[in-house]
Amino acid sequence: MSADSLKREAAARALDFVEPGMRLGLGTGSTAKHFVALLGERVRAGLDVVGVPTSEATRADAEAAGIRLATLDEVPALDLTVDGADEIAPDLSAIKGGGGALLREKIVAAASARMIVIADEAKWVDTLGRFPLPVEVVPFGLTPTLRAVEAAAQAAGCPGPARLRRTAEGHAFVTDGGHFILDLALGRIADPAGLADRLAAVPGVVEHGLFIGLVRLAVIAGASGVRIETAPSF
Ligand SMILES: O=C(CO)[C@H](O)[C@H](O)COP(=O)(O)O
Repeated sequence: MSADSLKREAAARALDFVEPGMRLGLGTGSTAKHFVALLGERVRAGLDVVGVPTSEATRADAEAAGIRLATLDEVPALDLTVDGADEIAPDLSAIKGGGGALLREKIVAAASARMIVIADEAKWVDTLGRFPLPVEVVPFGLTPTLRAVEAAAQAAGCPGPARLRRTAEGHAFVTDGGHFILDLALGRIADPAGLADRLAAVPGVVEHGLFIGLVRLAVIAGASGVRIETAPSF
């Protein structure tokens, strides 16, 4: 089965957690895109939910699917967010931001009572870090911020180079919030919480892609089927 089929299976299973009247955070990326499309089918069949998108791309998809949308200012507390991930570990800590939407994704997740991650089996890892960690930074002072981000990783025991994310045309990738992204190649993050604290303390860092203590349940689709991984208190 292709990775894309697995992503769709995970997205379909996550629909079981959606109830009428829910206020939903809608994630970003190819797996979340399947969820939005499948949710749209339910909405067109009569399901009443309201969604808060985590990116302009998801906003467009959700609008096209007929899902009623709101902003976090209109609906500040959400019941559930369903989103993809780049990596997820057994304690349900995760790396996100491969699609560049980590800032809005984290704000929406933090405003949600529960967050579900949907992913294909390849995203399930013993230890986070093989996927380069996205760090969203303001364009002003990029070079000292990049150096400080590398120093923070070194101090956290996982040194690695930070690279400015670029588009296929070679321009700096710009997020929906007008920021840049540094991708931090670490290999193995032994202490994600320690690294998160150090990155958050760097002036110029807007947000990082470590999601710690936010994910309550993961739907993982693999060749042998779909399984549910839970964190305590889901
Ligand atoms: O964090 C994200 C976007 O910022 C995505 O959820 C993550 O990159 C996974 O994407 P995909 O579902 O396409 O594999």
